[in-house]
Amino acid sequence: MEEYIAKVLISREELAKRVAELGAEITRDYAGKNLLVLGILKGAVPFMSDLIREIRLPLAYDFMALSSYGASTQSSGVVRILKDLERSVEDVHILITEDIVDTGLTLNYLIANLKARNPLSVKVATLLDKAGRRKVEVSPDYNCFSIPDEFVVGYGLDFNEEYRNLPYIGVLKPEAYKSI
Ligand SMILES: O=P(O)(O)OC[C@H]1O[C@H](OP(=O)(O)OP(=O)(O)O)[C@H](O)[C@@H]1O
Ligand SMILES: Nc1nc2[nH]cnc2c(=O)[nH]1
Repeated sequence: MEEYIAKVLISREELAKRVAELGAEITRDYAGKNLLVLGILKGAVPFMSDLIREIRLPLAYDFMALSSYGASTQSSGVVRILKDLERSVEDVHILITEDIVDTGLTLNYLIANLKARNPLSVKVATLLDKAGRRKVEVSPDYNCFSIPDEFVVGYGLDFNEEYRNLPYIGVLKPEAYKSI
């Protein structure tokens, strides 16, 4: 797997340090609040799993799985819910966790969908932000790293479902794209 990594963009140590910082910030901001951390499958899993252990507060967590309606409709931002939350959210502050915000279309849809369920609040924590690629205006409340427009893998991010288990964020060699 690692033979196809051209360079490490964010090391394991940098990830751990930044996720711990973010956890401390969230701990301060949500003290005394009923917190639901929401993981968006599948990419957010490693980030969310590390982040919740840096949040020193009582919390619940749940997952949603989303899928865009395919390449042709992606730009419309229409998203299908493949797996929904287990319960109503009227009594909780929702913190969405994402691996990456790219065009912003997924989050734009998700935030509107969740707000319609009348939670106490909806905020977003992302591991990576590719702000240069936005198609809609959406900005995460918490961001670990802003990155340029480069395709990255690892720590939850995949290429063709592979590389999610790399402990760092890396950039693929061109050969990787030919290997499938
Ligand atoms: O800002 P956007 O352009 O909407 O892109 C961001 C979304 O795309 C990725 O999910 P993906 O559909 O690849 O699913 P995955 O998490 O299962 O890999 C990522 O996890 C975000 O949910
Ligand atoms: N794996 C992966 N998915 C993405 N979705 C949007 N940008 C990226 C990226 O750089 N890597």
